[in-house]
Amino acid sequence: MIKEIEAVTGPIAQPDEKAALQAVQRLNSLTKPPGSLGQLEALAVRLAGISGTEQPVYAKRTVVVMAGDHGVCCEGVSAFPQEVTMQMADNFLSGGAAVNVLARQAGAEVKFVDIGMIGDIDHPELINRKVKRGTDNMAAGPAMSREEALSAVLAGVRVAQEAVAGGTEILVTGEMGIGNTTASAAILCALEGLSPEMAVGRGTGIDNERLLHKIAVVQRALDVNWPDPADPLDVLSKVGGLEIAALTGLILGAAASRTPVVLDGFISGAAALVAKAVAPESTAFMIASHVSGEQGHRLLLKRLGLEPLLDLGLRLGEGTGGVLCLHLIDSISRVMSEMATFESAGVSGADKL
Ligand SMILES: Cc1cc2ncn([C@H]3O[C@H](COP(=O)(O)O)[C@@H](O)[C@H]3O)c2cc1C
Ligand SMILES: O=C(O)c1cccnc1
Repeated sequence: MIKEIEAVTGPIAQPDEKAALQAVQRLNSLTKPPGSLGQLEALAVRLAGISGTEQPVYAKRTVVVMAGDHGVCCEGVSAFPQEVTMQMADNFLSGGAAVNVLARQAGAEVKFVDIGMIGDIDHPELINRKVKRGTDNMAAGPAMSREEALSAVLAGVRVAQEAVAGGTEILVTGEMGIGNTTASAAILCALEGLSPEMAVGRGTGIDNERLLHKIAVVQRALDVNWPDPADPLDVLSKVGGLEIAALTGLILGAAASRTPVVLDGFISGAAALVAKAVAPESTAFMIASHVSGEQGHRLLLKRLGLEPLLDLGLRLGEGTGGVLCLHLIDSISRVMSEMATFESAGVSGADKL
């Protein structure tokens, strides 16, 4: 493994079992039948283990939107033209994208990072970490070089470290990049040995004819590049994307600093799959916010070993599902700190048989 990545993954520790156990005990002491808050209880236990405290509260939350362009767009794999990535960048920076609205409601800050857009945007809040002006067409050759993929991963790690140093207590993954469901599907095929038919979905809403074409394009990308499933950086560079690589770094950086990282949809999931291939222990720090409407996402989450909290048929990306999930995290935090216990409320416990 590359030494710069090893330096990041080396410190990734196991969750704190003692804090997790304390959370279980607290949940069982609250005035409700044991386990009756379902997946929210499992969430509370996982968060306690990640943060190393029985009742973590996440005051400062940040959604990071990594933006990059995709050379494979020239194959006609999206319902929208490539220039939408740049146009949406303006929209994110002026607060008008869906994730801006949902983040305001959830009290989260949006950080927008140019990791690989074709053009340049001049805005004081844009974080410029451009590695390359869009990937090359993966159906004709590698999307980028190994060095570029590594640079994008390390840029993502740095964004996570800077956010944590700035007080962020929980991170949400977001992305913007027309064509990135194609790259994500190719990563899923390359790492998990799935057929493109199983991994490719409709992205922004392509019709049946274009879907068949997109499947063929992913197959061609795999045939042309032969990405090595045992080498995650090879997969990222040949059939990945700059924003996907940066999200892989963000996730690894979060795990290394014991910061929970809330995964959004299919593209974030592909980045997480690469993070898992690099450092399997990093999955302990990931929260799967939702299962998206994109074909292949449910399967992807199974491969990550994560249970999604929401199933709303979202298929937008940007970090929208991740930010929505912050409300659930707040809910279980309040349950942990505000609910009465059987003892404090004088409520009888379960009958002993
Ligand atoms: C206006 C608009 C806003 C978006 N926000 C996120 N995406 C989402 O759609 C893109 C992936 O779909 P595909 O692979 O089919 O291009 C990504 O940019 C993703 O973030 C958007 C797409 C559009 C058109
Ligand atoms: O699952 C997602 O995140 C997704 C699906 C379709 C388009 N953009 C994003």
